[in-house]
Amino acid sequence: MGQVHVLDHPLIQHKLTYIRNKDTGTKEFRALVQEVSMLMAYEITRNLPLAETDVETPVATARTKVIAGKTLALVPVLRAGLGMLDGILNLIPNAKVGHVGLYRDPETLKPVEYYCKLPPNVEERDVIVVDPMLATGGSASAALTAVKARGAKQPKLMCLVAVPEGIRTVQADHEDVDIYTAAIDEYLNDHGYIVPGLGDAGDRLFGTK
Ligand SMILES: O=P(O)(O)OC[C@H]1O[C@H](OP(=O)(O)OP(=O)(O)O)[C@H](O)[C@@H]1O
Ligand SMILES: O=c1cc[nH]c(=O)[nH]1
Ligand SMILES: [Mg+2]
Repeated sequence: MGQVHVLDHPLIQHKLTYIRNKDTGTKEFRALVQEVSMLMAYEITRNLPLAETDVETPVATARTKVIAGKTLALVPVLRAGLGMLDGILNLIPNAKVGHVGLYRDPETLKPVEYYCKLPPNVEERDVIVVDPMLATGGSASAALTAVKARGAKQPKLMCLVAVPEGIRTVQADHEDVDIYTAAIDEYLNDHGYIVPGLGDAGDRLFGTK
């Protein structure tokens, strides 16, 4: 069974409070989501494997370390996952980026896939699927299925706010996947929105409501 990590760094929790606030406007919301995403990426990459290398300093040869293997792949789930991408890229600028396009049908709450494009050699990369909201879990589970179908091995899932129902769905469908979230909220309302949550992440990021 994959693990669930709640990233409780004080800066993440502080910024998430302002992200949740209904009076936070689009510009500030976007900036805060990026800042939190960068901080979360710092935590998620803590255990990346390292390889030894030599570097010539102005003084001598240093035996030192670099991240091993192929650069990792970030896979934001369109649209709202895009809001987290630049924050992570600030920290890992050479990451490859794939995209999975999904929207949640407002009636059935089931995900509808409309796009998928991943970097080459995805089977050799650490893959992080990125979506701020883990609600019913249908979208995250479908995104994980899509990246695995194209070769990704044991991808990670990064979100801002999850609910227990969504976590259960992902764990049932993908027992190898570790979930990283800044918060686990209470429940889903009748429209499938996370309570208390932060509202509609895509609409708040892109000003579409
Ligand atoms: O866990 P679920 O119940 O599947 O819900 C979560 C999904 O809902 C939101 O996307 P939405 O469908 O609103 O599309 P958007 O990102 O394009 O706004 C969110 O970004 C997730 O992808
Ligand atoms: O609370 C929710 C649930 C799904 N998608 C969102 O953007 N917000
Ligand atoms: Mg979505």
